[in-house]
Amino acid sequence: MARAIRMAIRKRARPGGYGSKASSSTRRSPPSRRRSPTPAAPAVGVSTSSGGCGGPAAGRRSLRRNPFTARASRSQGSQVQEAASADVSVIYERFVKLAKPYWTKESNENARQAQLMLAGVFALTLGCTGVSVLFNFLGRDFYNALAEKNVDGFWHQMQVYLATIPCVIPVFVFRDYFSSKLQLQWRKWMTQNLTREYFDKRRYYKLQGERIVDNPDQRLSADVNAFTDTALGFSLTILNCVVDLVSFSNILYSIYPPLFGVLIVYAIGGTAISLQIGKPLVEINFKQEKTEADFRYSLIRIRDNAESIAFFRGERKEVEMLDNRLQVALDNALRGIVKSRDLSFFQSFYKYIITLLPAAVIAPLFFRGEIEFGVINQSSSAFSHILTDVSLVVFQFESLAGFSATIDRLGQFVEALEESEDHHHHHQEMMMSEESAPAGEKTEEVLKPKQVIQLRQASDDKSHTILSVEDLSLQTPDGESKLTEHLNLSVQKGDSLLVIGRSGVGKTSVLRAIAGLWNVGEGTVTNYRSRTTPGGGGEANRGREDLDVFFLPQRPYMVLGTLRDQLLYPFNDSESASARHTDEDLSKILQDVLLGDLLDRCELETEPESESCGLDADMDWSSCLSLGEQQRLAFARLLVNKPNLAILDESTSALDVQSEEKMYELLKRFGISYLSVGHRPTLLKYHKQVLQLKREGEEYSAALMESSEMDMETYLLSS
Ligand SMILES: Nc1ncnc2c1ncn2[C@@H]1O[C@H](COP(=O)(O)OP(=O)(O)OP(=O)(O)O)[C@@H](O)[C@H]1O
Repeated sequence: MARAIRMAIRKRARPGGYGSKASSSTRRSPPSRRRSPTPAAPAVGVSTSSGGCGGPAAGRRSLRRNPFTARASRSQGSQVQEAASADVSVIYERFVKLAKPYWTKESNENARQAQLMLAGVFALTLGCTGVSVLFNFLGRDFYNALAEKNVDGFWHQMQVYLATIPCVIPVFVFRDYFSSKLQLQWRKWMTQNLTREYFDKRRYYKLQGERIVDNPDQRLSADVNAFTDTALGFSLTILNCVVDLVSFSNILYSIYPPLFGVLIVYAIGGTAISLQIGKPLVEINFKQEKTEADFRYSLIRIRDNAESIAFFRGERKEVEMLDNRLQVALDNALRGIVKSRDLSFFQSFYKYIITLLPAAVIAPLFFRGEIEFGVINQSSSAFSHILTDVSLVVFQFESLAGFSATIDRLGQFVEALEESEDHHHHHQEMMMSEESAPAGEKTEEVLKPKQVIQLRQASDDKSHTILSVEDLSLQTPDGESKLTEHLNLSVQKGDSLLVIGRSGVGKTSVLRAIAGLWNVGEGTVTNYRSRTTPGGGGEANRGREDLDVFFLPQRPYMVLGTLRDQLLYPFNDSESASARHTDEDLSKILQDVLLGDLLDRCELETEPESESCGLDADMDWSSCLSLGEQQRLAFARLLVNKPNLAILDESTSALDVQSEEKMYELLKRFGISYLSVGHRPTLLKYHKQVLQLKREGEEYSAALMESSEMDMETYLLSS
């Protein structure tokens, strides 16, 4: 064999690693956007019932709500810093960055429609304020008639009031209906866009590996939902506040100007004090999110590892660990409740202490006969509206603190995606596109060629090479450890290469570098694309380019879905995939991998009562198949995809010797070249060549030999 696999041994200084960023986590309380659709009833004297934007009623809701019990976050929590960013300019920048794309045509083709809907919601919000003003005047006339003992006037006002209600209710209801609908559309758009970004260029793997942000799943689900809901809610609240303020300031100012001035000074002072008292809530919200995430994640891990825990009889330890995590979450929640209590004290004093002021100031004017009785109620109501408008921060402090944390979390996520894009320029992005590059081998410069492994794709060369690895010096992603030095290898059509070496020597890591998952180091990996795409050609094969090489990882991955989905993955959603593979083909492959009996399995569906069987059976395959069966199913998937080269990472470790032999026979029958990683001596006979990776201290080496020359016994004893 002329193909040489060489590995020079050379010592190198350890390079600096990529720093990993920790991020913050939080939870928020939604704003009190939705107000009661019922117009405020006329109230005597010191009424506080008709709040402005959010209203004292909304303030009450904020006070009542316990932000520390409502939402737990899904998935792993971990790299979470203990404090939130409270820098207003950073929060504002992040807010604009997150909110703007949906409303601009450049990024959203339906932006016009969204803008129109928003305009409609704004108009309805203005309508709601109009209704409040109308009821303010109705209330005045009603009480005037009552005070004057004007029976006819009283009944007339009653009729007007009753007649008005059905006319105004639709305004409130449709405002809420359309704003909810708009929020849903915004959420859908934003989630889908972020999800695509997240999956694009394998960013999900990078973010997970480098732990740049915690809980991306939670950010994509709960945080986007909270962001769109709160952003829309607050913008309506602010609009409402401004209009409300203008309308009611006029009323109050015309009745008694000094009262208006006192109110403004009072609100400014109140805002400053509540900021001071409530400030720690921002950080507590962050921490709460993380601790809830940790607790929830431990529960998910127990579900995923139920069998192992049961075998270990690890229940006590698990309960203890859950108790600990719960305790951390509850301790923090308690801190939040204490802070909320302090804030509530202040908010309540703030709200109630001033409610008597308009009556106290206006009543003497009434006693002197300068104003009518109804004006007392009118001024109290106007006063209450304005108080709520100018006290937005006081009454909504908890919501605002939560919202700023949401903005931080999503902003960090988007920034992490962008950062991952930059890293990507150092590797995968630098893979050249076959369309744009000249014929034959194509390449592209990387930004820092000395630190990054180049991935290239090239057209099939005459020597039928499928994969070549040149001068590969690989490091772990953190740059802390070296794994290979100047490794060279190539795989050609019909080859079968077994990579062996002690546990932890870096076998799987070499496969990661070949797949482009790890790119820290030097060297070049070239994948030679065959001219005839495997499994047929034409439109149906678009998007299959990457599958010239197919990886079977150490742990089989069972997707959620039917048996057919397992086999067609990763093209299970594509119609063309189903068109290429008939049910007969798939059943035949299942029988080949000794899984024909799976076709007899049925899943009982409760609604409607029916059964789905065979390829349509939808089960939790990872828990209802043995590990060996899952490995065979992974082989079936490989045969369905029929790549040029299969890279198998201990993919038969759970199989009996006969089944293992059958799997390798099938690879040969399907004409698939393969590179395996494994420890089992039985693997030797299925491979023509063996590559042994070694590390002794800082010395790295690799030895290539024909499998017939390999002394497995000596190897096993030495390792
Ligand atoms: N994400 C990571 N970051 C840093 N180091 C890692 C990471 N993943 C693995 N390593 C380290 O890289 C080294 C090589 O790991 P690798 O999985 O390639 O070993 P292996 O030879 O395949 O081992 P085994 O035969 O036990 O599967 C190990 O020392 C491991 O601890």
